[in-house]
Amino acid sequence: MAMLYQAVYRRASFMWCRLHSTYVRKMRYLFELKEDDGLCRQAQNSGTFYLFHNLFPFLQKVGSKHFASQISASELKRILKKFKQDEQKLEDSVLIGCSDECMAYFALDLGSLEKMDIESELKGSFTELWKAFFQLDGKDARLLSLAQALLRWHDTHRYCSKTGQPTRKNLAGSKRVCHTNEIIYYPQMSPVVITLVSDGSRCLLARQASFPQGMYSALAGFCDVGETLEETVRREVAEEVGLEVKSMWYSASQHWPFPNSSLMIACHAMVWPQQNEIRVNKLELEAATWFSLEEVVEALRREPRPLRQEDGRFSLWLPPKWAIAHQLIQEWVKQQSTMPA
Ligand SMILES: NC(=O)c1ccc[n+]([C@@H]2O[C@H](COP(=O)([O-])OP(=O)(O)OC[C@H]3O[C@@H](n4cnc5c(N)ncnc54)[C@H](O)[C@@H]3O)[C@@H](O)[C@H]2O)c1
Ligand SMILES: [Mg+2]
Repeated sequence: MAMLYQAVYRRASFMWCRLHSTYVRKMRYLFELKEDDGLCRQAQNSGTFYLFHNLFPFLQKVGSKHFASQISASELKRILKKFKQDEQKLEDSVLIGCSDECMAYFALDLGSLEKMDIESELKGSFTELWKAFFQLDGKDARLLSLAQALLRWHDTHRYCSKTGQPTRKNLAGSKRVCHTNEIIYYPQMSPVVITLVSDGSRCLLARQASFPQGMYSALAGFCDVGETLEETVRREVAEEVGLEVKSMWYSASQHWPFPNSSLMIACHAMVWPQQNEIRVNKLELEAATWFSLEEVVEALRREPRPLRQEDGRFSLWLPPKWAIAHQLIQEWVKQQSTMPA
């Protein structure tokens, strides 16, 4: 029966391949994997895995470049066997995407094994995501950020907050269920607005004390319960730098894994040029300053890392290319150069 089902499924998938765009086919396939544990189990046995150890992703290095390694299901089974683990451990993994050919990608945390044993077996290292983030390309960074967020959520939602009973994840990891009362829990992320404020000729960048030396970014803040995005933008700008927003518009969004899972919603905002005196909220920020177009253009040309000048101060540098703050800054630069003089 199972073989007949597989044959029918393969035939149906083949028809899908012929009839639909790659994107639609991938989204439909991922949807089915989330809904159907049997299908997801098959996908786990032929998919590839991104490994983690207590939420640190496994990376390999070629020259000075880091990349996220994909391990095949058969290689993973070999490793599990070598370290005396049950093959069933594959089912602890979470689905994080698929290739254009519908080969599923999973993430699995091997925190119960000895870290150094796996590192020497696979010739790489488990690295703190925050440190790895600046060295990875955009695609790897996106996948690892989603994977870490999902693994963290499962690790911290093992019990039902109403009954105290254990919850069980579906195979894909898109939800957990408390079987005592059938409450379903879905992975969560917090909405955050990130706003690049301009007074017409300059843009406002700020830094928290925890940022690396010299790095400035746009203003960011979590949405409060009950707020619209527009209200969060206005409140955060008022709270953090003491300015009143005149107008704002949405740009784009991005998933962000730090400190937990956030949906970064990026906006531009204008303040009145006559009322642009910054009053920094020192409980939130170390500094906030207006920067000219020239200063920002020069900083965009620099490598995203601390650079000490001769006078001992650090040069301005900006978040890396694939961070949404970088995109907002690039957009602002473009707007400035297309504005009438
Ligand atoms: N992707 C990017 O380009 C980029 C750039 C800058 C900041 N960020 C991210 O934006 C996020 C928010 O920025 P912020 O720290 O200035 O926010 P913030 O200004 O709202 O200040 C953080 C404080 O908000 C409170 N808070 C309210 N709801 C919270 C929640 N759901 N989770 C955690 N804290 C909550 C806490 O007291 C916390 O200390 C951070 O996670 C930061 O990493 C991303
Ligand atoms: Mg903030």
